[in-house]
Amino acid sequence: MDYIFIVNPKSRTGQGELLWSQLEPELKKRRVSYEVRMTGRKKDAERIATEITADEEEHTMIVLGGDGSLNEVINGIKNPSKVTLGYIPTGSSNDFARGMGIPKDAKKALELILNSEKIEKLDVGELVLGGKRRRFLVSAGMGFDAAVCHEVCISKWKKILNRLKLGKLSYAVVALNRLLKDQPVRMEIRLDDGSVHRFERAYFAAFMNQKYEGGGFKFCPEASPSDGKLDIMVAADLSKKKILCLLPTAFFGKHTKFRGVTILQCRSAEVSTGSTLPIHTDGEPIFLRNEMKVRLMEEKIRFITE
Ligand SMILES: Nc1ncnc2c1ncn2[C@@H]1O[C@H](COP(=O)(O)OP(=O)(O)OP(=O)(O)O)[C@@H](O)[C@H]1O
Repeated sequence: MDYIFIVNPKSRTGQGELLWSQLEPELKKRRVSYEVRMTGRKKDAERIATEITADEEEHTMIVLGGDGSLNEVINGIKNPSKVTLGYIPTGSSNDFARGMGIPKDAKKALELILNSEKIEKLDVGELVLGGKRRRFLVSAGMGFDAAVCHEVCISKWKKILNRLKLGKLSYAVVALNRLLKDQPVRMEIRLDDGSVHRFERAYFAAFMNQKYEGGGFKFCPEASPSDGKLDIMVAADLSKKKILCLLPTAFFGKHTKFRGVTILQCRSAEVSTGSTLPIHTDGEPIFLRNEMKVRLMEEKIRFITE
C-alpha cells in the first residue's frame, strides 16, 4: 500500500516536526512505500488533499497534526468515499484521537496504522451556511463552544500550556473567561424527524460526531462516529453558576443527567437564534450567523482503526 503522509510540522507548537523526524526513519527501515507532504501554512493541508484526490482514484492518506489539520484534510478531499484515512495525533486538543481510541504516542499510532487490518467507515458532518459548506469529523457548534474555540486560537494560553504539555487545558482556562462574558440567546432547533426544540436562554448547541470536543469535554457520551447520527447537546435555561459547576462533570460525561442539559439525535438539523453567534467546525472558528444547517453526508470515509 502507498501511504501519503500529510504532516503539519507546526502542530502542538512545533512538536509535529520533531515527531515526524522520529517516525520517518522507522518507515525507511521497514521499506514502507510512502510519500510525505509537509504543510507550510494555514489551509495547505486542504490544498494538498484536493490535489491528491483530484484524479478520483483511491488513496490512503495519513495525517500527522491536530484536529485542525484533520479538518483541513477532510475539507480538501474531493470524494470522501474514495479515501482511506489514518491519523497520528500531534495536536493540543486531540478530541478526534480521544474519541477513536488512537494512541497519544506518535510511534504507537504509526504502529497501529502499519499493522491494523481493521477499517471503520466514519460519518462525515457538513455545515451549510447559505452557499458555503464546511465538513467536520469531530463536531460543529454554535455559541459558547465556538466562542471558546475562537479565543483559544488567538490567545497566548495555548502556546504557554502546550510548552508545559498541558495544551488541552487551554480550552478549560478560556472557557471560564468566556463564560463571564457570553449572554444566553433564544434558540430553535428543527430536526429531520420533524421535531422542534425551543430554548429561551441557550448558551450553545454542539452537534457531535465524536464523544469529545474542546480538549476532552465528553459532551455526548453516547455519540458514535459510524452510527449515521449526530448527537446534539444543548446547554440552556440554567444559571452561569450552574454551568460552572457542570463543566468539570462534562469531562466525565456526567453532566447529561442535570436539568438544563438536553441531548438529542438527528441526521440533519436547522438552527436559528435570537442574535448572531459564533460557529465552529472541529474547533476551527468560522462564521458569525443566526442560522445554520448541519447534516451528515451520504458518503462515509474509511478510517484505519484498531
Ligand atoms: N507550517 C505551518 N505553519 C503555520 N501554521 C500551519 C502550518 N501548517 C498548518 N498550519 C495550521 O495550523 C493549524 C493548527 O494545526 P493543528 O490542528 O494541526 O495543530 P494544533 O493547533 O496543535 O492542534 P489542535 O487543533 O488539536 O489544537 C491548522 O489549522 C493549520 O491551518
